[in-house]
Amino acid sequence: MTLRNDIVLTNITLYRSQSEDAVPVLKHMHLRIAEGEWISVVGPNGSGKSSFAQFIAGVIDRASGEFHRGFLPEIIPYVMQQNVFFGETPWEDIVFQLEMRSEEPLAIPAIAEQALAAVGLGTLMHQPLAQLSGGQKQLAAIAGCIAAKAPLLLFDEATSMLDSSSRKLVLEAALALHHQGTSVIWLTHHMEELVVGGRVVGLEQGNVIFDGTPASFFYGDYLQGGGVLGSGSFGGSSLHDDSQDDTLGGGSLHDVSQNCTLGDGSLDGDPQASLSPCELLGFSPPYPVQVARELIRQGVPLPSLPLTSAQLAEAVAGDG
Ligand SMILES: Nc1ncnc2c1ncn2[C@@H]1O[C@H](COP(=O)(O)OP(=O)(O)OP(=O)(O)O)[C@@H](O)[C@H]1O
Repeated sequence: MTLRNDIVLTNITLYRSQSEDAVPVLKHMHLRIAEGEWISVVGPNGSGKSSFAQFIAGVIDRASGEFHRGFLPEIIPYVMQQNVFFGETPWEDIVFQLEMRSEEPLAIPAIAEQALAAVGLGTLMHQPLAQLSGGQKQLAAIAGCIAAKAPLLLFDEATSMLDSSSRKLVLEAALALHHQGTSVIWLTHHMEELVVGGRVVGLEQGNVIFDGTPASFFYGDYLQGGGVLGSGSFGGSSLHDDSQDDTLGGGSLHDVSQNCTLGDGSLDGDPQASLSPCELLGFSPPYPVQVARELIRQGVPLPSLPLTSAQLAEAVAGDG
């Protein structure tokens, strides 16, 4: 199905340099992003995650292929590891941004106040940014995104320099926006963050080598009970989800995790026999996934594929 409002990348090859022998940083990328999705983009260092985000944001555009902007706004709020602020305080920064966007002057104070309160910075809004923690600065940047009322937010390893409690705050603020309908593209190295959204896109050397659910990303061939993961090649072609569009060319493998049933004797229980897409990209699955896989390997039937410790506890208790 082709929806006009979707963002669609068709055969995008992207270069960061103009030189004739430049190597593309994205290669023949096919991707469709529907409004309201949360897409986690993962891959090793240098795989092209930031280049992808910067292409979507319009920061780099030396590309061949077709780019249908769909619901992309003109200015896309972009939260990075270290953000540039234009004000001395969170309040000043947001007010400045709103003024730059020609927001109605009388409406600005209320918009800024609401946005800062939404991320829990209500009491710190007039504190100098220089005195805020890394997590609080990220929250200030997210408040700017809220104030922008943009339909899409880009997070480029926004939590990578934060401790776990600050990471949680930032993730929760982004999730709250997502639950109100905002689309999110979330670039990360943290495997546990992938469970937040419904879709993971895996990049390796500029190629999309995985596009599917977190469960299929972490469990791979363990899903054989319900489907076909592992029946084709991993590198080079794209694993993609049936729920995607009809233009994702080249993919031969389908994400079938939704249909999976475990404990029916049809699983390949040897973890060495087949690495999951997560491991093939060089990452370790989150601990609850590792435990579940070990249980399966030991022949313990699980009614579902847990991604979090709470889900693992449910699965082990038999009600997952
Ligand atoms: N400003 C730049 N100029 C030229 N090449 C660049 C630039 N930034 C990145 N690259 C190259 O583009 C390729 C993709 O890099 P990119 O930063 O998009 O990957 P990444 O997956 O985000 O990496 P990381 O996880 O380390 O941030 C790499 O080969 C990198 O060397």
